[in-house]
Amino acid sequence: METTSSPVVRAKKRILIGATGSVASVKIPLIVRTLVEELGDLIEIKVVATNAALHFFNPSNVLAEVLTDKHEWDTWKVISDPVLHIELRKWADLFVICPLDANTLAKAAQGLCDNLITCILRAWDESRPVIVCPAMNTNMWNHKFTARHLSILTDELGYRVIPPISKLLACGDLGVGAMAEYRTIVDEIKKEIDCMKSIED
Ligand SMILES: CC(C)(CO)[C@@H](O)C(=O)NCCC(=O)N/C=C\S
Repeated sequence: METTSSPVVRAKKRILIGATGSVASVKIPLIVRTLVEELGDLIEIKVVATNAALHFFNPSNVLAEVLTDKHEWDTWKVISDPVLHIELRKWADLFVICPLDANTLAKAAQGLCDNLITCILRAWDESRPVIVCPAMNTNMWNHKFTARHLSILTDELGYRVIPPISKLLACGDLGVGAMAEYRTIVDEIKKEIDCMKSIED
C-alpha cells in the first residue's frame, strides 16, 4: 500500500517579547505589528511587560497578548495553580527584551527575580536564545556597571546584545543610549527564526 508521508507541519516559533522601563518601550506596538506583518504565519507572539514599561505603551495597542505582574498574581491563588513565569519559560522558543532598561540589566546579571520578566530569565532554559536591546540615558550607559553587567549576560549566560545607538534622547541628552532601530531588532529576530528552522530541517 502506498503511504504518502505528509509534510511535517512545523509548529510556529514562539517569541516572547519583554518590555521594561525605558521610554523606548513606546516602540513595542510598532515592533509587534511589524513582526505580525512580516512573520505572522511562522510565529506566535506574547509580550511580557514590567509595571514601569506600562507607562510607555497601552497594551490595547499591541497586536499580541500582553502579560504583566498582575497576571502572575491574578492567576496564582493556591498551590495547584499554574505559575505564569514557569509556563512562559516553557512556552517560549526565543526571548527578546526590547528595551532592556538599566534596572532589569542589573537584576538579570545578579539573578534577582522580583517580577514576571526577571523570574522568566531566572528560570530560563540556556539552550534557548535570549536577545536583549539595552536602552537607557547616556549617563547610565556610560556607568561602569553597564559593561560589567552586560559581560555577565553575554559571557556567562550566552545572551545576544543588540547595542544601543546614538540619538537625541527623549530627555534631551545627545549620545549613546537609544534602543536600536525597530528594523534592526526585527531583522535579528528573523535571522534567529531562520536559524531555528534550518536546525530543524
Ligand atoms: C524613545 C526613543 C526610541 C525615541 O527615538 C529613543 O529616545 C530611545 O530609545 N530612548 C531610550 C533611552 C532612554 O531610555 N532614555 C531615558 C532617559 S533620556
